[in-house]
Amino acid sequence: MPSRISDDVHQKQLDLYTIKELPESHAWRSSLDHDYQCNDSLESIPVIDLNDEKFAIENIGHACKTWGAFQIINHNISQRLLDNMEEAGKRLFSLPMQQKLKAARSADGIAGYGVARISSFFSKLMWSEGFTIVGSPFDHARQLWPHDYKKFCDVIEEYEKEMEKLAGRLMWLMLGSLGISKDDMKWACCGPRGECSALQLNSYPACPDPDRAMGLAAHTDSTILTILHQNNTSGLQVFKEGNGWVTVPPLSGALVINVGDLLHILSNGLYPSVLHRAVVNRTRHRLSVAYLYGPPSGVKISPLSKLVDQGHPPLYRSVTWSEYLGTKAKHFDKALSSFQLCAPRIGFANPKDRNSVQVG
Ligand SMILES: C=C1C[C@]23C[C@H]1CC[C@H]2[C@@]12CCC[C@@](C)(C(=O)O1)[C@H]2[C@@H]3C(=O)O
Ligand SMILES: O=C(O)CCC(=O)C(=O)O
Ligand SMILES: [Fe+2]
Repeated sequence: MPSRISDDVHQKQLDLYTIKELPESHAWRSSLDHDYQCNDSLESIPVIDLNDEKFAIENIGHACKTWGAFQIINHNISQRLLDNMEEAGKRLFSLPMQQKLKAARSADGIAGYGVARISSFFSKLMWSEGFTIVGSPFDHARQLWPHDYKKFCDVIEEYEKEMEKLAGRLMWLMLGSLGISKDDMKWACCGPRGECSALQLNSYPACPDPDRAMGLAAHTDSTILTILHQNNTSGLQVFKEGNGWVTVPPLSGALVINVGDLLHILSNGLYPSVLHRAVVNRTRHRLSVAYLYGPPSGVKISPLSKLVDQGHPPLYRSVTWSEYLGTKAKHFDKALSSFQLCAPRIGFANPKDRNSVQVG
């Protein structure tokens, strides 16, 4: 599947809030298309209470192997901060289009306002808009609110600080259940982290024809792990082998954790990165905030030596975070398999098949 499509339709951000009928440019399928259906009758991702650390370690390991995702409660991020973050997102996306475009992401840049970065791989446009922050939000915030940027910056900075702490804690819990300790991964506990994570704000306006539209197309995150906060409107779905697409119901105050491609590599395929997407809604506006957690940029990521032996050869060659992001931007769903060393053993899903995405 997707090869990069480079025409300027992707640079054009329509004002989705005012459109009364789904334009052809945003129609991903006919309403009879059954591939799109999701299977919610069965089960969804586990909900894990971080207050009970012993239980948490066991349950997290199981969730990472079977789902690649789970929700957490009692994570110590205050409801006040989650509410403030949601409010900041709403303030941003409700600005007039010409104002938002002042902070537009540049053609080769990462940070700023615009359509999803993966849009260039699809012939149809997604029913969403995004704003990506790497490090300080200051420059863009000043363009958006020349006289009143401080409020936005303060919330973002506090959110990034708290998320970094939580992401570090989660990484050790996830690796802890594979028997990995801080001694096995020294780069992760020492030294400055610098700009090795990003904050992605996603807005999905109410959509006149949600069954034919797509909020955010199926993808895996390039991260070690992602912490996602969704407002009280559902839309996130994860793909599970055997179950198909499963909705992740919004739980007030809970956060969703996704296994990303770099943890897939570190764990030598034991924790497969989760394929997920966002669908849209006829009446409600949906907002999500993803904290994308990566390693310090110069560190080489490869399967952890404790997880490799004669019977379990390393499945991936080493790669840095910035090299991986570059490969993802160029090759999208082929990125992970392009770092693969040998064919996985029977029983492993082939990442190439797992990540294939259908359009149209
Ligand atoms: C740190 C990251 C991770 C990025 C790129 C960069 C900033 C924006 C992130 C996302 C967020 C939305 C899905 C994704 C697939 C996208 O299009 O932009 C992500 C991508 C990745 O996981 O590769
Ligand atoms: O909006 C969502 O629930 C998903 C967002 C997402 O996958 C991302 O930002 O990477
Ligand atoms: Fe994602």
